[in-house]
Amino acid sequence: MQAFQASIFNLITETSTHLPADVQYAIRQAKEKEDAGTRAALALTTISQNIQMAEENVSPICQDTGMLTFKIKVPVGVNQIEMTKAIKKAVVEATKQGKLRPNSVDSLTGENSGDNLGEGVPVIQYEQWERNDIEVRLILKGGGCENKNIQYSLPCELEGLGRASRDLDGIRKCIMHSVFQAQGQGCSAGFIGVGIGGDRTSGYELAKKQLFREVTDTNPNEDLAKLEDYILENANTLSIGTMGFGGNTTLLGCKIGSMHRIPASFYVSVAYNCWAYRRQGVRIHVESGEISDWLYQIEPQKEQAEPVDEIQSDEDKRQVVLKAPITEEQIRDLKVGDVVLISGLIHTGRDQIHKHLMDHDAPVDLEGGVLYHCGPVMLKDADGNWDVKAAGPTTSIREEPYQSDILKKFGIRAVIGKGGMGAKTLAGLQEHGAVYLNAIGGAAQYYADCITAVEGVDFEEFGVPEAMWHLRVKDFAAIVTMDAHGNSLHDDVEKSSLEKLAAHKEVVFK
Ligand SMILES: O=C(O)C[C@H](O)C(=O)O
Ligand code: SF4
Repeated sequence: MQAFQASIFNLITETSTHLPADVQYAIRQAKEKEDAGTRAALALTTISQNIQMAEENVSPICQDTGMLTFKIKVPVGVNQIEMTKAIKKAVVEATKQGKLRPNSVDSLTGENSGDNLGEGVPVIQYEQWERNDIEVRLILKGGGCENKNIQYSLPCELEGLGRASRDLDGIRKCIMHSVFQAQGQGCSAGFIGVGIGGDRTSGYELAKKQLFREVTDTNPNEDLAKLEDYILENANTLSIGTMGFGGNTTLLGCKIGSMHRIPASFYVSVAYNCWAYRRQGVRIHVESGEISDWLYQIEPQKEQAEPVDEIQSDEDKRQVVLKAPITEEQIRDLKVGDVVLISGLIHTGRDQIHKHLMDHDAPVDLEGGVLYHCGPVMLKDADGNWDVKAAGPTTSIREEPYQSDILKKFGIRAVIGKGGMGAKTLAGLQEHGAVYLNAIGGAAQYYADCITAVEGVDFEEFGVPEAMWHLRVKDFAAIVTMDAHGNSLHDDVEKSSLEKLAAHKEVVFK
């Protein structure tokens, strides 16, 4: 079992740090389709650079190493109890080595177990087969994209598309809508797995299972193959673009599976996966425990990504250097589209911190400060100092109920996150004089590289991702997507994409 455990450790490390060739290819193609100088091109360049950095550093592509789901096929007679024990040990080791973020949280107490183990996790599913080796597939699916999963119960009325009936065209409408409703919040451009039929549970299972297919494969069912092609082509007319910045690529892959249902139920379940589509698999010899094959092609990214700093966006026109603490005047001068380079001290804060700060004081002075929606991967080095292993933004919309109040209460001038925020925050930004800055979701190596020092941490008891880290940064690049004048790029993209969605109202599949 020692060798088997080492093989699983290698699988976890590879999955977290290296995107498979089919995924990288899809991202490269998307990059080629964007015009140089646009926000989408800038985002995709950062993403490509991040993929490369993760490979070189053997560190997580994205700081959210997600929910670990293992799908395993075993020959009859292999001891699954021992395998589970070895897998758990490998998970603990991968967490210790910073290949995984401690991501397992007790749902009742909020306590982070610190080692990625916990009630029901990691998810390990076994199936028997008649071969004499073991197959282990792993997917690391992050929370931001998981939150954009959606399940439709047909028939239904869909925003922009009207009635969706219990037929192939109704299914088409649901899938188109699923891409629209995700906007940029699941770190588009994304991949979707769709499950038609089943019940609520098995429908989602089927959807997630599709994410194990190769991006370039062809569905053996002719109708579904046609539907997959249709969705891929037409979802990209919505112009939501990478990170929801607008652009030519919104969806990178669509895989659809179907199963039987019961007469009263007709579900279409969609599993949305971000561009950081981390899945890998191995075949393992039963006797030796060694890996014999990798299931998804691994290919180092050959081309050198252009350095991001050299790109000037036509749409953006301006690049502004800001040093924290920031004044209200500096903030009021910014407008949607400006690229901002931040230096100085920034503070992380996500779900637990926002809730806490509503009725407590902050542990540090946040006046003129920058709040970063981020839950990093951190490791202590041999001298006991914290080292940042990965530190990209988290989805900001979760903080919508708190953000405006927190800004005003503590005098915060800039919030960095991804995916944008809602009307209450937009009004708060305008009233108080603050901006929302969109960083590139998933670019955890790229941003970790901008952090020059960890100056302290508060609320360590909330666990590594939820603690408040005080980070000194240099030239941390982000785009103003909500300014202090009531403008929101997110609102604009949502509105225009809804209009484009409505163009797909007419019946396509008869
Ligand atoms: O938890 C995180 O760090 C990010 C999360 O995956 C998200 O997309 O919001
Ligand atoms: S931050 Fe974005 S890239 Fe990372 S797991 Fe969340 S959705 Fe995926």
